[in-house]
Amino acid sequence: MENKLLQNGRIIGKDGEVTSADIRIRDGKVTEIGQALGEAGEDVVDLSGKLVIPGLIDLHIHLREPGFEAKETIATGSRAAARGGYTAVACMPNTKPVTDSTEVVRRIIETNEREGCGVRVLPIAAITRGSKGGELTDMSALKEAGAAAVSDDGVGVQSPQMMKAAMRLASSLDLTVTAHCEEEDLLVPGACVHAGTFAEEHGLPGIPGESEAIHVGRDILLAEDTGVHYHVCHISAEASVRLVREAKSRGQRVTAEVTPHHLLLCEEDIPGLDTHFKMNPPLRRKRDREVLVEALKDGTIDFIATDHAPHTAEEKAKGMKEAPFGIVGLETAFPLLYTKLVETGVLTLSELVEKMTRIPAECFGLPWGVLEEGRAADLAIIDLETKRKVEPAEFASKGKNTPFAGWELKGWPVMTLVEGRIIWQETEAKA
Ligand SMILES: NC(=O)N[C@@H](CC(=O)O)C(=O)O
Ligand SMILES: [Zn+2]
Ligand SMILES: [Zn+2]
Repeated sequence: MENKLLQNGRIIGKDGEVTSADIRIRDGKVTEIGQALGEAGEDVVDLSGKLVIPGLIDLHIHLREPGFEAKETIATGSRAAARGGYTAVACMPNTKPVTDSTEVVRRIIETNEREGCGVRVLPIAAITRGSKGGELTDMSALKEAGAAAVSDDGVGVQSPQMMKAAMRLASSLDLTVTAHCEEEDLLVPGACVHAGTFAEEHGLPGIPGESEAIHVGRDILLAEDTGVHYHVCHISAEASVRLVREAKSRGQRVTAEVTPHHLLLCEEDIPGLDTHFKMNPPLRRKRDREVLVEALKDGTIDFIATDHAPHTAEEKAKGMKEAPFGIVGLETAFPLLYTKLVETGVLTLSELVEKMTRIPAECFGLPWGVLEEGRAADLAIIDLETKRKVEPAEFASKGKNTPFAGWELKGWPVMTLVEGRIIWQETEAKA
């Protein structure tokens, strides 16, 4: 097991102030945090003033394995996660086959143990068989095999009857239902962007905000007397936020996540017919974006998840209507949010870090996400000074599909540790 002494780091204190500190790691755990700690036979790592935070936690990503290895594999996706400062990720079940059996859950865990770079990978299992909405999965067996939650992400569960049954079952097993909210009856064929100004200008069929909000509202009602922990995936519409806020004010066990792209972009930012701006849910109105930022700040939206959704360049070249939905996110999330929300004074550094570490961990009952004595030494080391451009060609992910190429950002991760072991480290010479 790992023994290390991390020297000259900077940590965020309980009051949010950044102070210098050394961190001692014994047997993969943080055992001491303090000033000028003496070395006692450990490997000494000089952090030369870099920020040390708990490893980031992303509870909504797509690793594509099994079945879509041209888009991403557990090896490349976990490497992308480590490069982004993530130490734990939860992967959605829209693989081939769908993660609706214990075999696939086990296979993901075993593949990660064998081929992953050391990031913790938590499989999310399907709610319904094949995510087809017709028949519930064996959630009890799936949980036993290691599923961290259930979701039919990629599609919404269309039948309220099915969703209610899923919630009852998930509740009895203490499994979180993490829902892709989309009412298909409100969709038109070929809908590819928000039903708003961009769609109108370009004569494209649009996806209305209500197709999301109607599921959020429906599910909140359905969840009410089941006691289930109901979680809203990639929340994007003002009305959805309003519904979550109302449910929380009544004390219902509802949580929500938001992506970096929905916090930073809206339909007005789509430069033209560029499929790197096509994702589900779509970039919505400026007003929606502003509401999401506010709701994240005030806690209505609990945490940030990237919805990392890699696709091949060939698939993304098919044009707005035909190309698949989705953009990558793991390798840009922290620098994007640090530069655009913390440096601009919208969130404090401490708020941003909590919404990417402690809060997601607590929402899903995971033991990570806090830097304190006694916890696993899952850490991200961040350089808050160096400015660098987003270079998709340098991504560890197979997916280069980002709308943020060329953005000049600060807050880049330089080292990631899981249980005290360095699983990734920036090696390039610094400019
Ligand atoms: N978000 C996306 O645009 N795409 C996701 C599916 C999903 O998260 O619903 C994908 O699997 O590609
Ligand atoms: Zn989804
Ligand atoms: Zn997703």
